[in-house]
Amino acid sequence: MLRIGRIDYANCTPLFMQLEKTLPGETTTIVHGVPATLNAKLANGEIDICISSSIEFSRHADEYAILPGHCIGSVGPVKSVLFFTTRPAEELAGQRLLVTSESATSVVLLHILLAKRWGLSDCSLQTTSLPWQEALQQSSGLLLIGDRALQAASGSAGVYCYDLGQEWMELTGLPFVYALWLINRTSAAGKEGALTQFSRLLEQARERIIPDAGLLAAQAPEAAWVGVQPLADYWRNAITYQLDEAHLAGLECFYQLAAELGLITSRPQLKFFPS
Ligand SMILES: C=C(O[C@@H]1C=C(C(=O)O)C=C[C@H]1O)C(=O)O
Repeated sequence: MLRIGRIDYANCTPLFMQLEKTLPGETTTIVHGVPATLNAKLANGEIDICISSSIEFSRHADEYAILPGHCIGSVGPVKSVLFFTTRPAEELAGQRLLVTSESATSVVLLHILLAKRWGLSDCSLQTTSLPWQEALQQSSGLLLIGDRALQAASGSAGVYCYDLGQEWMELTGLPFVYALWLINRTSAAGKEGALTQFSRLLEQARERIIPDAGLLAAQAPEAAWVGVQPLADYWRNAITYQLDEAHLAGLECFYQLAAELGLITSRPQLKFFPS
């Protein structure tokens, strides 16, 4: 049985709407969750492959392999990784800021942007699960990702909202990679055939996202609260699904800056399935 982790965010929906139809039900099982819980399940071998926070590869580089060609990324604005603040970011010196407990990568990205883009090295970050309105009464900054970010964006008049994909692009000129398909090489040992088949089906699903975005959005559960057209636009114009050379350069730069700031022990060497 190949155990596959699925992040329950709108950015993964167009892939899984298709995979649910094509994956062989008798030999695959899908495990749902938010990034932080799925990251932990991949690390302890409860699942074999997962669309996981990109920073996780650097924390388990000896145990994981990356499925080549796929990611959740953005070239500029991503729309669903948002830093809400009650004052301009440059004025947050010394503040205790709140971050969603669902994320791993975007918290590291926020650390980098605080230091390198806004010149702030003395902020502290603390996780929260509070609704965003309450969180912003307790702190002058809150990081949200995924569906909670999309939902807060539509009701957040009166606060500053920084799109971290856009801020990263302005800092580095590169795309950003939030998530990678990571394989736990120990738990997936002996499942290479199933992984190769999964990789083919994932590629087919990815290739249909842009041409079929409107059709997929009309059937997606998230259309009820995002709207069909905005959901199709999000998949077509904000999220990027292909790990190409420019995205790999963005990923390497992310690991480099994270290592320089001591947020990870060292910049990992990328290792890809099936080697
Ligand atoms: C683009 C997004 O990136 C997500 C951010 C993640 C993280 O911060 O660890 C993990 C998976 C991605 O799906 C999003 O939240 O919509």
